[in-house]
Amino acid sequence: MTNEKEYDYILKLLIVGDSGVGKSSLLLRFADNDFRERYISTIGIDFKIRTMDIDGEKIRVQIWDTAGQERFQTITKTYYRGTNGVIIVYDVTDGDSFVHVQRWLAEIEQNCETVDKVIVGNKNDCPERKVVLTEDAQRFADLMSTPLFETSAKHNTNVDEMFMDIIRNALRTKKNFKSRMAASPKKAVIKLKKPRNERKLKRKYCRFYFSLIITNRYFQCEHV
Ligand SMILES: Nc1nc2c(ncn2[C@@H]2O[C@H](COP(=O)(O)OP(=O)(O)OP(=O)(O)O)[C@@H](O)[C@H]2O)c(=O)[nH]1
Repeated sequence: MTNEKEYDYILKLLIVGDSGVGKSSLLLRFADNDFRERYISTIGIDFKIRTMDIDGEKIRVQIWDTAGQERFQTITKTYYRGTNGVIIVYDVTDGDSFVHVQRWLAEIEQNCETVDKVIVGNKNDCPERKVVLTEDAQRFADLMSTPLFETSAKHNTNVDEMFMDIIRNALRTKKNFKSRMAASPKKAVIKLKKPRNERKLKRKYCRFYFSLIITNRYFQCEHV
């Protein structure tokens, strides 16, 4: 038995995105620094835990890897509860998976109140197959006020940077919430939710803008 505290904060992250975009591969790279060429589709949900030191504090991070396949959607939806951060992954070589980011964002909005997010364009290691342009993805991410990272789980590019960014942001949000709660519990609860109209308007505007850039480019390049 030890008196040493196991951790100062615990964070829960969720990885979502279409099937095959590389969610499990990103987690495997971050947690075990490994990569597998063979594709074994996730059944339901899987998770890994990493404990790390951030600015002298011990942070335990649970990272939940969801199955991208449609048939598991009802199960994976239940895992949004208590989530501090969501990683939304698309494949830069697959236009449809980028188009679907909008759908994942809507699902997050339906299931989470305050949550940090990051949009991730994975498989950024074969320029000749890349169809989702960085400029378009960046424009969309800016519009959604969400950071964007282009990664390669295969080549281990930007993977640690992406995970550390969402972990630091989620940690900051958790600490802010905790201190607001300590100062004024009622106020902190009220501040949780943005006014519905503002959320709706932003969503509407983003959908319109997104469909303009996407339908013009990605649906065409996917289906012509
Ligand atoms: N070139 C390349 N291939 C990758 C990369 N990441 C994953 N892959 C490959 O893409 C395939 C699917 O990867 P997974 O990590 O299983 O995808 P997933 O999103 O977890 O899939 P589901 O479990 O079905 O939701 C595998 O064959 C991987 O080897 C990457 O960064 N670059």
